[in-house]
Amino acid sequence: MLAPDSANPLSGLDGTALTTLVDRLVDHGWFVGERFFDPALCRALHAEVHTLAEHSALQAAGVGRGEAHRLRRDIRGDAIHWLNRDSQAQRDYLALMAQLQGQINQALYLGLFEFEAHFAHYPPGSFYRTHLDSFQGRANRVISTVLYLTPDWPSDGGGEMAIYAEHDDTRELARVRPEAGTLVCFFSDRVPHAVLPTRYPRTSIAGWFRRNASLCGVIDPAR
Ligand SMILES: O=C(O)CCC(=O)C(=O)O
Ligand SMILES: [Fe+2]
Repeated sequence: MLAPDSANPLSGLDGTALTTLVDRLVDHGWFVGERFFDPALCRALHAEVHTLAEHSALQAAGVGRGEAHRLRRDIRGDAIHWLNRDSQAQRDYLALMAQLQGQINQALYLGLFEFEAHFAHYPPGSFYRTHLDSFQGRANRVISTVLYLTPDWPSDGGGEMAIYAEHDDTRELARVRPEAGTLVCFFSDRVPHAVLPTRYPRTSIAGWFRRNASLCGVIDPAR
């Protein structure tokens, strides 16, 4: 028997929600959408990151790229696994993000051409200090996205994403509960943000739409 349409992630993202997302990006530089992703797809992705964590298949995340990459538990405490299209859930998620990429390109002419994403698992006690995801002029990461995967996030769970003002990273604009299905989307070089200390295992997929930027004649590598 075929599943009903509402349970099929390939029926696509909601058109009205996509329009709101683009409008919020233009007006504020960031967007938060609750229940943005199908619960069944979030459950499948949550099961996958949970299994990866149980099998110690996640790697400690660092800061800096290439040669400058370092483990800094005082800055970020998550463990990650880059998406590689290994499962149907990953392929469904990536298809929806491709739809989002098309929508953003059509509305904002950003020339986004690639998407990279990793599962993230924050164990209790971990956090990610305030940062930008890319720096102006070096901005091959243009739009950041985070989809949360833990269902029924407890009210005392902590682990919110704090969003700060563009030129004042002490002025908090929003606090986002990392509840399954919520999507956060923002300009990578403009929106300082942090993960506040979590009290429960916290799971997500962080992703970046990229534009190709060549640095000194060298094509900027992913990651
Ligand atoms: O999980 C989050 O809420 C944000 C993660 C983040 O800022 C990052 O991975 O760069
Ligand atoms: Fe970030």
